[in-house]
Amino acid sequence: MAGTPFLKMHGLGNDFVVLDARGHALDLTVPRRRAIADRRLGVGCDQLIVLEPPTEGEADVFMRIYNPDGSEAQACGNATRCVASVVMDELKAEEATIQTIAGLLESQKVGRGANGLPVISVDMGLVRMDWREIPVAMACDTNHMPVGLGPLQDPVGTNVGNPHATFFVDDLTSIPITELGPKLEHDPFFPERVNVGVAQVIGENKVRLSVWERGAGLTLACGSGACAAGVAAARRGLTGRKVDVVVEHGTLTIEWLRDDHVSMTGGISLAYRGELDRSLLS
Ligand SMILES: N[C@H](CCC[C@H](N)C(=O)O)C(=O)O
Repeated sequence: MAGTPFLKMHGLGNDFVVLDARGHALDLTVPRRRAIADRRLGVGCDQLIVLEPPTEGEADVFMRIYNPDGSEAQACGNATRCVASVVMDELKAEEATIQTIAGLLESQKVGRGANGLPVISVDMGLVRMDWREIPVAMACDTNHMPVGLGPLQDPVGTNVGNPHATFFVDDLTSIPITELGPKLEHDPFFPERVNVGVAQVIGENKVRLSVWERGAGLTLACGSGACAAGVAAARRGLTGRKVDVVVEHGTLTIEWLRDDHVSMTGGISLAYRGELDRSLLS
């Protein structure tokens, strides 16, 4: 009995199972979403991505984003590049518009990576910086938020469709992010929880970043987190408005545009094409 096909993709090591529900709806209950994303019980991924028919005329696809804990996220930068590449291949186009619950994202092919796959640039939309839009639980200057734990203090709050707190440190390797991340993720200061970014300026317009992701934990890369870190570094005057954000498996180029949108440019990878056994969706 045929299973459900999927693509196993990643953006700089932030990995995804991509399902296509455009031909037929998939009943992805929370337990099923968790099972697919589980690295022992299912396929395993940082986010489960589901392609659905767009509901806005100018969009080419609707991209739904689920964290491994089953929660739905408003943005996923690395997955957006992967999905954009899939759609551009289908349309034989150099650009694509991806619809998400946070809005429409314009993407374009800007080159080819060493792996032969496209390098994609995405306008991740308007950066929101008001405390109500992060959101946080009290009125504050989001460039210096009154929340922290141990060596992580005084973060910058940014919403890129999803909420981010970016902490700047002198030595990223000294931070126990797997210990501090979950506590900050669930701090009541963040009513919708938060993605916790830890950033170190390592050169002119260059930042190294590690992210404890909301609903996912420590990932190898976080596209929206890189957008948040790039904007935060510029807001703090630590870099210009165009920043290279370095992670273990590569670099994302982030630009805080004059219209307060933020763009992200980077590569993608296709690991394999697979098939979910029916039992995973039963
Ligand atoms: N965990 C995130 C969603 C995935 C973000 C990340 N994988 C990216 O590339 O932006 C959240 O709940 O907001």
